[in-house]
Formats: sequence, C-alpha cells, structure tokens
Amino acid sequence: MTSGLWQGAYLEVHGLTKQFRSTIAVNNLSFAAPPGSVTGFLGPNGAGKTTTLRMMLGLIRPTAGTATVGSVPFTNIADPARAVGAVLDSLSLHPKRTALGHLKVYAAAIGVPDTRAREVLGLVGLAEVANRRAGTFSLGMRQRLALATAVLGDPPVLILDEPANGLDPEGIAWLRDFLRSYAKRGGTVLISSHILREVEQTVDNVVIISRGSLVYQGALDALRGANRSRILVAASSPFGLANALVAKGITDAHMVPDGRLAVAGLTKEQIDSVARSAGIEVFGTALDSVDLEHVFLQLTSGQFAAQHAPPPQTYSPPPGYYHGPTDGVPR
Ligand SMILES: Nc1ncnc2c1ncn2[C@@H]1O[C@H](COP(=O)(O)OP(=O)(O)OP(=O)(O)O)[C@@H](O)[C@H]1O
Repeated sequence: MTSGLWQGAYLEVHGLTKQFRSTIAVNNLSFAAPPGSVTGFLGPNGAGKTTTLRMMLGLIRPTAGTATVGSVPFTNIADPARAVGAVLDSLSLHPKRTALGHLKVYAAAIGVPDTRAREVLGLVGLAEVANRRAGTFSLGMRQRLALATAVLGDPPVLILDEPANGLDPEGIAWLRDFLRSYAKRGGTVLISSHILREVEQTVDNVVIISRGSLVYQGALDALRGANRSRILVAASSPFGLANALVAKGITDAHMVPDGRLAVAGLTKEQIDSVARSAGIEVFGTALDSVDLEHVFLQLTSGQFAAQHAPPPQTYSPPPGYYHGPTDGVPR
C-alpha cells in the first residue's frame, strides 16, 4: 500500500503551552522534527514530553500555541490514521484476543484490508505469535504490537512516547533498525525518552526540554561537538596553571576531585606551552571523552518537577524561528 508519494512531513510546534491549574507543564515550546530523520524528544520524568505529544495529537487542548503536521493541525487532517501513527500509552489489549485479531479490529476501523494486519505483524517481528492471545504477551511484545497498530495505515509520520520502555537490548536494537529504515524511506519519526543513552544510536536530531521549556534543539552530532572532550592535566600547581590559562583568556578549566585540572578547547601541546611559560611542570595528561548522558543531565540539571508560575502568557512566535534542526549550542 506504499505509494510513490509516501513522504513524511514537518512536525512543528510553535509556542506550545499547557497549564494545569498552577502547574505549567509545557511553557512556550517551539521545535520542529523534519522528514527523513528520527528526532529524539528528551527530558527527565515530568519535563512535559507526554503533555506535548498529547497536544500535538489533538488529545488535549493547548493553553496557547499550535502544533502542526505539514502545516496542518492534527485535528484537521482528513485521514489521520494514514497520516500519523502514534503510540502514547501502553496499548489497551483485550487479553483473550489474538495479536492478529486485535490488528484486524483496528484495520477494519481505519479501512485497510486484513492482509495488512498480517503484513505489519511481520514488520514488527510478531508473525510467529499471530494467533497467540495478547494476554500472554511480555511488555516488549506488547510494545511491538502497539507499533504494529500504529503503522497499519502506513503513515509517513510516527510519534512514539517512550517506545524503548520495557524492551531488552535486543528489542532496542530491533527498534533502532525499524525506525531508522522508516526515516530512510522519507518518514518523519519523533520518539520521546527520558534516557538519552537509550536513543543515542537511533536519533539524528534531539529536542531537549526541562521543566516544560526548550533547552536544546539540533543535531545530536552538534551537541557532541559543542561539548567536546577535555584534557585532564596533572600539574605541579593546578591553580597556577588555571590562573595562567585565565590570563590567556581560557576560562574553560576547572579542578576535578582528584586534583587534576580539566581543560577544554586546547590541545595537549598548547596546555604544555602555557604551563612552561608560567614555570609549571606538567606531570601527565589524559583525554576525558565526552559522556553525552552527562551533558544531558547538565542541560536538565535539578529538574524533577514542572514549574509553578504566573498565569499563562499569550503566544508570540520567537523571532527568526527556524523550521528544522539547528546547529546551535545549548542555551
Ligand atoms: N492532567 C494533568 N493534570 C495536572 N497536572 C498534570 C496533568 N498531566 C501532566 N501533569 C503535570 O505536568 C507535568 C508534565 O507531565 P508529563 O507527563 O507531560 O511529563 P513527561 O515528561 O512526559 O514525564 P514522564 O516521562 O514521567 O511521563 C508534570 O508535573 C505532571 O505532573
């Protein structure tokens, strides 16, 4: 049922805000997920991911702002099951119904033939358990069945809330291949997670939120690049070396607990040269590679709950809003 026109669309969110009584769950959020790629929507528990996805899918009304699929609000899409596949909550399954039976019910509801139900079971690796009752399924199998349900209409856009939840490493690897090939075909994939490491191998772009607000949007590689590795320096006088570096305008140096000085943005040779001219001996250096999970925690540091704040503001789009991944550094 794939046509030559199968192509994802931009998912765009402009100034999206949701206030529940005194809690601002999502605060003036703007981002875009482009077609032909997988975008990771990341943030700690309670950051506002699910609330955002629910607004994007028209399940709850925003306090302010808009969410569109190819410039059209989701609720205005004529045939949504063929345009957007979504998995938000864990799938409610009739425990006595078989996997195939479940899919046939949904296939009938959206007007696709039963043959498609068998096809998607194959796609998600459940063909062998087609006639098993869903009540006997593990969490990972239920996740696969939920995904099969979402792709029944062969939608070019996928929105998945924590799809890796409950999957073992093999399941995560399978999901990665599935989503990457979806994007390679031209689809738009947006997946949420509260663990960057879980989706690091899957996503091209990341949108990171904390307390309902955007803290980073851009290519994952740019995030890595902006948080480049640092060099750990053991020196006769780490404080003296730090001062010598500051005198040269290099402020990205700080002490680590073991007494070494962590310096970013300079080569080993450049550090040696600054140390020499300050009369400081360098005993040794070691490269400390960037740990993306650490970067993620820093960006979202201390965030465990949505903020309590004044009444909702009226949305006005940020100047120069960019329709695609940015190459910016964390703000
Ligand atoms: N219906 C609601 N009524 C009141 N507060 C809500 C409601 N839904 C969500 N919230 C609050 O909004 C904030 C964001 O919740 P949300 O579920 O969107 O976060 P999340 O990033 O998806 O977190 P998790 O990964 O834990 O699901 C939380 O403080 C939550 O308690």
